[in-house]
Amino acid sequence: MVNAPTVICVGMAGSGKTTFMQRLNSHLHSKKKPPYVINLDPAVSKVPFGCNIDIRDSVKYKKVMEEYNLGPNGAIVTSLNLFATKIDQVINLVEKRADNFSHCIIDTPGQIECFIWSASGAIITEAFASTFPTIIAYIIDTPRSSSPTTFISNMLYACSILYKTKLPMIVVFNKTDVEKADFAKEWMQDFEKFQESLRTDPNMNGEFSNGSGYMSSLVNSMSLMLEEFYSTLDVVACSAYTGEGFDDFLNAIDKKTEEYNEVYAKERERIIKEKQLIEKQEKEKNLTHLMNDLGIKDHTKNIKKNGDFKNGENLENNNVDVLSDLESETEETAYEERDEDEQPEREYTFPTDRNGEINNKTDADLQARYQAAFEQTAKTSSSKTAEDIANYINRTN
Ligand SMILES: Nc1nc2c(ncn2[C@@H]2O[C@H](COP(=O)(O)OP(=O)(O)OP(=O)(O)O)[C@@H](O)[C@H]2O)c(=O)[nH]1
Repeated sequence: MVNAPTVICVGMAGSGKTTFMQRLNSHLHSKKKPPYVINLDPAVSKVPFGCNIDIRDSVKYKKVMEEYNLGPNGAIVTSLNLFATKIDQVINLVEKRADNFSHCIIDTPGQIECFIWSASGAIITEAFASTFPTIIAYIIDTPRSSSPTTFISNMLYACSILYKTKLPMIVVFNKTDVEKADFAKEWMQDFEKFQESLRTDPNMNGEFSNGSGYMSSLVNSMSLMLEEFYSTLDVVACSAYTGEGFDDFLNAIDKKTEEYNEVYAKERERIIKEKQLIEKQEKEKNLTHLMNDLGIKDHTKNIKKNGDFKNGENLENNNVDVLSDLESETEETAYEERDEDEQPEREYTFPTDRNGEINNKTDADLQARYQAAFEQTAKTSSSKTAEDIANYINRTN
């Protein structure tokens, strides 16, 4: 594991990720700790900072749109997919340069879901997390989160990202030059204060104060659930415009890097080992099924060190389980024979309209009615064939 932390900046569109990256880059340069910079937004027209790796050099977003006939978001996901196929090379490149930088910082597409919820986003994040201590910086537009309902939605999104990535997270309240983030910090520390703000929130239309309404109870229970989540977070207030709060952000990175090495790395190792064990057990199970199908009871005895089978041993064993046996066993339990007596009585759509039914009693009447109708038709018909048919029927009767 390389020691330089990787910071992946994510956030809602317009939260200020790119501006934040730009400021972080220049802040680190001013501290003589130049970062390694990666841009993963294929759709951006201009990147206001120098990049070491830029997705736009490998994938042409407009061409992807044209060639695959995609809309803007589909093209972002496809560009990321194409980039993810080369992630090994990217990691090798970054790893080679690891002695020359203190931090690796990554900008992601504005459409957060294109990165966080896509397979390629997960692959890229995983690839970095298995090589570097990786931290998620979730950027929030502070002035736009000053309403309790918007704030809670933003927090819920951050929470889902934390559970999806299972990586340490720093919540960054950006744009503090416009509005201070004290209200948000207070809400995260004091549930009573948050409830108080909900009560007076004009967006709630007094719903909360009279204790009714679906929104108020939803927001209430969500905020209770999020209390646990807040305890795992580091919160930083900063302004990408003025540079305020960036030292705090670097301190938070140091803290989270330690946390990553102590807690997350071990947890990740445990998860990976568990996954490998499950895969191994699955393989073993499939192998046992295969052996059973081949008629080899104890395959472990028949596997040589190089993995081959001893010639035909156990193959004559008559008492063998085959897949078909297994299937018939499961079939027995899966299907229960239907008891005809238990069938519900057939119901008629129109129980009173039973005239169309034929029963023995009316058979003769019906036959007579058919005959009369046919004769009438045959007589009125001018066709010779119809008359012939009528004669034939009369003869046979
Ligand atoms: N006042 C103020 N405005 C900011 C700050 N950071 C970013 N902005 C503005 O917010 C807007 C969006 O900033 P971007 O950096 O493009 O945001 P982004 O999240 O990268 O946007 P997308 O990638 O398009 O989703 C721009 O108009 C920025 O000038 C800040 O700290 N203070």
